Amino acid sequence: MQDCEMLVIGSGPSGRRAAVQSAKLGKSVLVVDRGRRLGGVSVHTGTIPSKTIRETVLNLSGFRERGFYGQAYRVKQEIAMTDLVSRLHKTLDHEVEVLQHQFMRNTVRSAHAAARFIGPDRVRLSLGNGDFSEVRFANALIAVGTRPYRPKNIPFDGTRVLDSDEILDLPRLPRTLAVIGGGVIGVEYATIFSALDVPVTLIESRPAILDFVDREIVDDFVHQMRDRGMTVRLGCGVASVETKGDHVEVRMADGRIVRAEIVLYAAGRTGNVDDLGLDAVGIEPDGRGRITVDPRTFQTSASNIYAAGDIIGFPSLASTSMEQGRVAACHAFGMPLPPAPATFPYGIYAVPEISTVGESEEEVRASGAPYECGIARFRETSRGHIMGVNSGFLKLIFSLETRRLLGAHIVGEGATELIHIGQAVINLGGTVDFFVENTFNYPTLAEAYKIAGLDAWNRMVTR
Ligand SMILES: Cc1cc2nc3c(=O)[nH]c(=O)nc-3n(C[C@H](O)[C@H](O)[C@H](O)COP(=O)(O)OP(=O)(O)OC[C@H]3O[C@@H](n4cnc5c(N)ncnc54)[C@H](O)[C@@H]3O)c2cc1C
Ligand SMILES: NC(=O)c1ccc[n+]([C@@H]2O[C@H](COP(=O)([O-])OP(=O)(O)OC[C@H]3O[C@@H](n4cnc5c(N)ncnc54)[C@H](O)[C@@H]3O)[C@@H](O)[C@H]2O)c1
Repeated sequence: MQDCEMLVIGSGPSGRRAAVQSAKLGKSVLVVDRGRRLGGVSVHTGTIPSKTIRETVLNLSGFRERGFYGQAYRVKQEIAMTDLVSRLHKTLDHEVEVLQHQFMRNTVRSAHAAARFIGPDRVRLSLGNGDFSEVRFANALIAVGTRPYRPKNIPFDGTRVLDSDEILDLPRLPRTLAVIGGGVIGVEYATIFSALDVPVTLIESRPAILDFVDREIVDDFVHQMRDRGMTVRLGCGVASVETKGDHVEVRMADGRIVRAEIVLYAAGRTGNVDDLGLDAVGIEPDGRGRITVDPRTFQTSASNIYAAGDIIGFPSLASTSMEQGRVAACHAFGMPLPPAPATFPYGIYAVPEISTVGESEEEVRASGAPYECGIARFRETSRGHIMGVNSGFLKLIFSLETRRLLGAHIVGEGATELIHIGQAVINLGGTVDFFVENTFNYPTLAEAYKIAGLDAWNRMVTR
């Protein structure tokens, strides 16, 4: 039997950060993961693969340059799935190597095994080679993540009807693609394939997509998708999905039919709790396999067992998962941290990117507090001209009472990087005056903050 002060189940972003943090505090750490390689969903099927494919698509298609050279412009004329996958494998190998090295130099032990609780301080490991062993732990972190939700009525077959794990194994680019689910995963893959000129239909049962994002941003995004030929079907659920010879037929609840060579079903995820033995430690997951924790400490109902990452539900991001793992480890070893800032950025790596931090205009309006907005369009910045960017904008929302920045929302090139300026100003309590008084590098897309700040300020001073 092995002993450890911190047992981490799952090597995704939350597990990895918790493991390294515990080791930095001088504790003995064991990470177990049942996956073939370390890294979790984030490295192998989620964040890194989708972002690598996106980057490759944008580079090889010349998509970013089409503003200058026209819609027919291509860097590589014939783009095949192998072009996307070869870069993907290199990136993943590098990610895994960096992670292994990080564990090695911090003396974090790892094991290829599936863990199952058998008591309040004990797990049973089913090792990759068919053997079993037991581990006694002082503290444990459940960082087991989620898998694609696969409802019974969808005929997943791994070739024509796929989930978001399987889409990475496509042997060739689809001739046509239907994506069911207008959440972040659906929107990212739909727009990535559309950037390759694959005809794409995006189907979302709710009347709008991405309902946590400022409406003005989403409206512009939907307009951009439709403008480049994507079909976006909102407000109608799927009645059935049926494979018919060389295509799949998606029958909508209103009787309309969408035909496509490949269907990607991306409508939610479910927690990996089935074989975890949670009953042995008195933890009860909800219907979607999520575990409830104390949001400050990440303790479950068993005080020495923590949970972090996607298994605890919203916001289910690699970025937030990492922080949760670190905070949990600090708490476990008596190093409590101040509460995390209320706002964190959300990056949606669609084509174009969306990123958002703080309150949306809808939220500010609902609060009843007076506010003013400032807008800057990227095509009105010199950097935008130079880059040939002809779409995208930044929207800032300020309180009229305190002048403070309440929200920053971006659709367009560089959104996921640019958002951090807004995040810093919001979390440091900055006001519109920061943007008005400070000089920004020129020409940059970041200059949009200056322009949007001035736009709001002009209206604020004349009130
Ligand atoms: C397609 C896609 C794109 C995404 N893009 C982004 C993005 O751009 N930015 C972002 O911030 N987030 C993104 N996410 C979300 C991000 O990937 C997750 O939030 C993150 O991976 C969650 O991390 P985690 O710590 O919960 O562990 P996960 O990454 O979910 O890993 C969990 C690990 O636990 C292991 N495990 C499960 N059960 C057991 C067991 N019983 N014993 C041992 N091991 C077990 C699994 O094998 C797995 O390796 C994306 C997700 C998807 C699916
Ligand atoms: N860039 C990022 O940060 C990023 C990228 C991808 C995924 N993620 C994370 O992964 C998680 C899961 O993403 P997701 O997109 O699978 O789930 P989701 O729950 O966010 O979205 C699923 C969408 O599918 C719709 N839907 C459900 N059933 C449907 C049906 N039968 N027909 C049509 N539409 C239907 C829902 O209304 C919803 O809009 C997210 O919570 C997100 O945090 C993050």
